[in-house]
Order: sequence, then structure tokens, then C-alpha cells
Amino acid sequence: MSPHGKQGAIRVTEAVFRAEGLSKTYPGVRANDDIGFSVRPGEIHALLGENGAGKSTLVKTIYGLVRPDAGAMWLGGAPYAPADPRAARSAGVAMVFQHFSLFDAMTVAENVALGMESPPPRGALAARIAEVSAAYGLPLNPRRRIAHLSAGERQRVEIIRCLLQNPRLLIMDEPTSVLTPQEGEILFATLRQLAAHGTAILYISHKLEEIRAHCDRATILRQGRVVASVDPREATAAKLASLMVGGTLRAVDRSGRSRGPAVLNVTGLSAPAPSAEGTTLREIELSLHAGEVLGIGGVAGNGQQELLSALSGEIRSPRGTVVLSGHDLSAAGPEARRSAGLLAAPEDRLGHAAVPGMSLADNTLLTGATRQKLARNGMVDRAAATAYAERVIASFDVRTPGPRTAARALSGGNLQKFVIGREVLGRPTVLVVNQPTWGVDAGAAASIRQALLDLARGGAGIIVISQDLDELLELSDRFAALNAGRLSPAVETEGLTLERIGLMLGGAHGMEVANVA
Ligand SMILES: Nc1ncnc2c1ncn2[C@@H]1O[C@H](COP(=O)(O)OP(=O)(O)OP(=O)(O)O)[C@@H](O)[C@H]1O
Repeated sequence: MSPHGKQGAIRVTEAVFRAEGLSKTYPGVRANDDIGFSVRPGEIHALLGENGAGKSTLVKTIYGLVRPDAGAMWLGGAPYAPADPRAARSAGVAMVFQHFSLFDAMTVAENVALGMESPPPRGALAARIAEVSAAYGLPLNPRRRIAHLSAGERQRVEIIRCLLQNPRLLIMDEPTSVLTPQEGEILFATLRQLAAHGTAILYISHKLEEIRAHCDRATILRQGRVVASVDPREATAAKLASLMVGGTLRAVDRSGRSRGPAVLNVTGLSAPAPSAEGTTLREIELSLHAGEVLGIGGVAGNGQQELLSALSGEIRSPRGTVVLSGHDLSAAGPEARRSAGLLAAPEDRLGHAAVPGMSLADNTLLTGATRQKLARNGMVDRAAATAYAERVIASFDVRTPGPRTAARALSGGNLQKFVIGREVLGRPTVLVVNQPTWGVDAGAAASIRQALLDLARGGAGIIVISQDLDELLELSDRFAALNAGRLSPAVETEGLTLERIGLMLGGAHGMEVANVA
């Protein structure tokens, strides 16, 4: 079929879902522009595109969250125009979001019941959950509380909630970005099984290799338009990336760095869990040198956020535990640490790293007020904040109308580029980042990684905390693993295999994977 579906080469009855001419304009942005494509029964169909290409807008339209300005959709051959997600669900469309919408204090079964229009009695529901989870190889105990589940298990709850509706079309928005490689494999086994039963799956991801390995078809969006429809198994990752960006990607350049003196020493750092669901940090030891990238891997929830907080100053620690270039910062708060040159970019960009309702210019003040001299004598220097935001936008190719745009109006990946850029341009002595390319497209991820390496080349020490092992291997000089709040000794990355890393990560959630294998 042609990208725009106008020729109608595919018979309507063959497609579970079909769209023609879908368009949606936001102020200043044509988010979706005359989109046409179709998804067949039993197909795992990838939706690919750079940050801001319009993928989320498209799937939100299909799920009844966004009203298109123009265009039409069909589901199972019948005209389809959902007024809201409830209408989408009752027509047979289900969606698993990037951010889970589960209540921590409630059990699996209670959460599933909340999402249903008319939930069956509790006993019957628990039995249905057990049945579906057994049928699809998704082990889950209906009586467990969400707070005690790993990211992969939480996602299973969302998937099971969808499966109980017997969807014809299941939409998944970047489902593997929070999963370990093993959990990702389990997910794909489930999707395959679903597809074998005729469900169509629309799958958004930035992981090109994953799409090549598991998807049957890929529709590629660029600037709101469909630019190609390909069989991803027959295209190289480089080909897919170049279709997305309309050019070729540069490989990351690691050259020109040399290891200088130690800039950060962490010694015997222990800290109690900041919340009931948090992780206790136990006796963390690390030393970071100027010009060096230290990669820290681990399954989500093993102390990544807590370690970043203990380094950024949101969690204080006993004297002598966090020392930057000979200065003991253990008792210093975030502002004092930033002034001293220890900067950090947390994982949660909307809410923690940036305030959604504030403009990008105002968001520079969160971490740059003192260090960038954006406020003097307690007075905000608006012109300086705007200029700094403009510099970040230009240097990091943040796609946005300008510094006055609210953070929440940016697509996820573009906000991530802004948050990382804001710290990189802050000339840190040490920069700590958590999941720096989470939700970021291949082109932008490469430029963020290059910016981190360039910063190291200039003499900064960088700590990259990430769940993306390929990213850690690409960036890091040394690698350490976080497991239940403990950090392994760092080893040289050169020659390190994925198997060895798997062993280093070991333990935490290994049981659950072993049960399924
Ligand atoms: N509610 C909104 N108000 C204004 N602009 C919006 C809104 N939602 C999306 N946009 C803009 O529409 C464009 C498409 O965004 P969309 O979120 O669909 O992209 P995406 O391909 O899903 O990106 P990402 O991979 O970064 O999540 C972007 O330029 C974005 O800034």
C-alpha cells in the first residue's frame, strides 16, 4: 500500500485498523499531517520516528484522547471515531502507556478492577487474571501489592488489564524502555502469542534492533508525515535511522580523552531509603577521574534514583562520604553542590528535572540560577535565563517554538534533550545523569552521547546511570552494577561481554526470569 493509503491497494476487510488523511495541528506545529496506514490482524507493526515526529499524537488519536482536525479511521472495516478512551476500549482498542497508571497501595486485582467498566466479583476476577497470565506466560500474583513489583511486573499488570478486554488492536508506547533485556524477551514472546491469535499490535519504540528482530512492518513518520512503510527485517538499523532523520547518522566519537586525577570520591556512602518503596544505599564506594565516563547499570529500582539523589545533594550523607576535588560535600545541599561543580540530571524529566507548567526559560533557573548567574541578589535575570534557554535549544537541537514554550508542550525526547543540555552547558566538574537517552530517538541519542563524551574530553568526570546496556558499553570507560543498593567494584569496559554484565547485575530479579524461561 502507498504510504498515504490513497490508492487503496489493500482491501478494507484485510486490515484491523486503517487511517486515511489524519491531521492534527497544535499551535505552531503540524503534529500529524495527512497520515494514512493500516495494521493487519496478527501483525506487530512498529511506529517509528524522531522525537516530535507525531507518534504519540497518532496513537492518542486512535485511542480517543486526541480529536483529529481531519481524516478518517476504520476498525474492522467499520468507520471508527472514538469520542474518548472508553469508546475506544469498547470498540476493541487497548493501550499500554509509557508511564504506568497503577495505585501503589492496592493489589494487582484491585488495580485491574479499577480499569474495567463493570468488573466481575473479586474471586472471578482473580481467576480470570490467573487464567490470562498463565495463557500468555505472564506470571503475576493477583494478591500482591503494586508497590512490591518490578517495572516488568507492573507492565504485566497493564498488559493483563488490556488482555481482559480481548482487544482487536493493542497499542504499546515504548514498552521496553523500562525493562531488562530478559523482561523484554518475555514481552515479545507474549506479543507473538497474542498476534498468533489475530490481535494486531501497534508498537512505538526507538530501539531499532528490537524492531528489526520482532516487528513485521514499520511505518516511519517524519515531521508529522508518513515517509515510508517497510519490512524492518529487510532493512538495516542504519537504513531505518536514515529514513527517520532524512539523512545519515554519525557514529559516536570516543577519541581524544585522557584519564586525569580523581575528581569525585565516594566512600562508605550509606543512606536509608527515602520512602517506603525506595532503596537503601549500602556502603557505596567509587572514584571518578577527570576525563572519564563511569557507567552504572542495574535493573530498575535497585538504587539508581537514590544514588543520583545522594550525589546531587537531595539526600545528605555522613561526613567524608562525598568528596569533590578534595572538598567534602556530604552535608551540602543541591545548590551548594552545583556551585561547587557537581551537577546532576535525574531520570524523571517532567516533575523532577523540569516543572511542566513553567517555560523553558524559567526551567533554566531550577539548576542554573547561581551557577549560570541567572539570578543576582535574589532577583531573576529574565534576559539571561531566556538567552541560556536559547543556547540550550540551539546546541541540543531541541525542537520547540522557543524559550517561552512550557516544558509540558515538548515531546518527551525533546524535553530530555533540553534537560541534559541545560546541565552539559553548565560546565560541570562532575556530571551525573540517570537514563540520559530514555525515550530519545536514535539521532538525538547519538548527539546526547556525543555531548557527554565531548564533556569528558574537556576534562569533566561523567557518571552515566542507565538501563540501556548497549549505551553503557558505548560510552563508559569503566562499568559498575547496582544491585539492591550496593555498587559492585568498577571494571574496565574494554572486553566486557553482555554475559559478564548480566552476572554483575545478577540476583535482584533473576528469580522471576528464571521461572519463566
Ligand atoms: N498538547 C500539545 N500542545 C502543543 N503541542 C503539542 C502537544 N502535543 C504534542 N505537541 C507537539 O506536536 C509534535 C508531535 O509530538 P508527539 O508527542 O506526537 O511526537 P512523538 O513522535 O511522540 O515524540 P517522542 O518520541 O519525543 O515522544 C511535537 O512538536 C510536539 O511538541
